[in-house]
Amino acid sequence: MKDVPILVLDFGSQYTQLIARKMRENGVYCEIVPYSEPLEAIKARAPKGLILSGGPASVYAKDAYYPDSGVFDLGIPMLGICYGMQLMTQHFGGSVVAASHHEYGKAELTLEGNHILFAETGCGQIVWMSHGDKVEHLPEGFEKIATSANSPYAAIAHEEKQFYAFQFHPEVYHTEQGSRLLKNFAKYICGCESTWNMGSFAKEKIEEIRAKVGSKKVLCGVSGGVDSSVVAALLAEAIGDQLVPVFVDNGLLRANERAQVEAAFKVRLGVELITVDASDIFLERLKGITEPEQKRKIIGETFIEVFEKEAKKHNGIEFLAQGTLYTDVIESVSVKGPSKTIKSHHNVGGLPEWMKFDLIEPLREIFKDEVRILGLELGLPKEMINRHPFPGPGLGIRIMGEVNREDLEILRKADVVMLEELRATGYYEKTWQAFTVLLNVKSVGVMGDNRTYDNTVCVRIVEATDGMTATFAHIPHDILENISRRIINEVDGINRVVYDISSKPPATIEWE
Ligand SMILES: Nc1ncnc2c1ncn2[C@@H]1O[C@H](COP(=O)(O)OP(=O)(O)OP(=O)(O)O)[C@@H](O)[C@H]1O
Ligand SMILES: O=c1[nH]c(=O)c2[nH+]cn([C@@H]3O[C@H](COP(=O)(O)O)[C@@H](O)[C@H]3O)c2[nH]1
Ligand SMILES: NC(=O)CC[C@H](N)C(=O)O
Ligand SMILES: [Mg+2]
Repeated sequence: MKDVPILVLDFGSQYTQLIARKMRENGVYCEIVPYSEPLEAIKARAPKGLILSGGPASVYAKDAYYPDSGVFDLGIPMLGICYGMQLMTQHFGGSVVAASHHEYGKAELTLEGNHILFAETGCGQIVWMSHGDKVEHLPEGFEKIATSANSPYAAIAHEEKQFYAFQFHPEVYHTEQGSRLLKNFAKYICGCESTWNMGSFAKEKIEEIRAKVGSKKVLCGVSGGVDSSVVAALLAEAIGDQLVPVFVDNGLLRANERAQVEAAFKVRLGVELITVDASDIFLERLKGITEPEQKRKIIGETFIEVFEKEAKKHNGIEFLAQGTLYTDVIESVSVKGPSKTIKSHHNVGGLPEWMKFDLIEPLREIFKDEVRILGLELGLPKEMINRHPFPGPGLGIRIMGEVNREDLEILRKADVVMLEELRATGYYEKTWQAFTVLLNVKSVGVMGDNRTYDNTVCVRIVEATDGMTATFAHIPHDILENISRRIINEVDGINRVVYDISSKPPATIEWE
């Protein structure tokens, strides 16, 4: 097993992966394992430091999650975050109780002394809290190294053991100096050097792919999107013509998408792309289906069926490669800890049990913006890298309720108009993702003195870095006005356009 300088034990926080990612940004390779990882497996990775993540449970409750207690005796530095801090406290005989005041959001730190963990940060820094429990009494040997108005133990330390803990979340964006705090732990406490980068990641992945695939072939699902293009580039580098790239027309694509993808792939990757037209099968199976999760499962399953059928036409295909990212995984299934299912991404939670392929998913641990850096590293063109994400289930999850050909056409036309306006005003590049949704909500309008009773299109444009969180984009009103006017004038069947002003959380980016 490969050595990993910093290992995170995941107790189910939605933010766990951000810890790993912030560490990687600091040049320290970091991986996540479930909280229940056997002690021997942890030792085998020879980590220089362990991080205990946050989590939804309470350490004193019946359903609390405990790691192998041997992790506290490994003799290596440890950093507990929120639940991780509470766990450490309880393990060493301190007490954790339900707090009378829950603390969600911003807090200001007051430092006690000059701890090396806070090197180059400073007093009064803003941190982000998210907890309902609190440390009431510190265990022996621990002392506080920072406080906040509501948390007398905002940060604690046991110098002899080199155990540290934060009640706040250094991994989230809103903790101003969070990245620096994690770096300080890795650098000053664990003695890690900042030598890792996306170039070394690409090399490792290429080696791993070669070792796994041997002389077999790999079918790679490509969509023209960023993630699968990067995976295809990694595979092309690793195994050359043992790569069989397959693009599926599932009938849920945007206007002209198929032609664009075919053209882009030929020119840029120089590999022969196989296109399978499976639109009839997908649309037939979606008839009468309105429940979002059911739609997603049907689409996921049909993708695999199409891939397996295609694989039979070639000799020696044993693997399916997909551009699965961490975002797809964390929302679909409980990955490595006890987190909740939000929606089944077609390429993860939507995979059928009967699937025979062995999966190759080199991007499974990383985020979209990291993938973009990797893509540039691999020499992919900027237009391919900066393309907005487009989900595999496509327009199927952007038509509320049943999907049919007529509505697909309406939505395609609205989408073209919206994208034209965004591109013309430079807002395509300035935003993270933009699309239209057909709401299937009818309302009354008046056009040319006549009454209309037609459908509604929702415009959704968001800002994000990795898609884990997002805010609606503040698009100038005159641009929204043009989009609205043009959609209503140019798309038959639409008499109303609305703009989605919700953020994620509590909403999600897609509507289904
Ligand atoms: N039409 C398609 N044909 C073949 N494979 C697909 C198709 N759509 C999606 N996939 C597979 O599912 C994976 C996940 O889709 P997803 O949309 O998240 O990634 P992407 O399309 O590669 O990138 P982007 O997020 O930029 O759209 C893809 O990486 C690809 O392997
Ligand atoms: O390939 C995909 N298959 C899916 O099933 C899927 N569901 C959502 N998405 C994309 O993921 C990002 C986060 O979306 P949500 O906030 O809606 O979960 C956004 O970029 C979404 O477009 C998907 N991509
Ligand atoms: N974010 C967390 O780790 C929360 C820990 C614990 N569930 C609490 O509410 O205090
Ligand atoms: Mg896509």
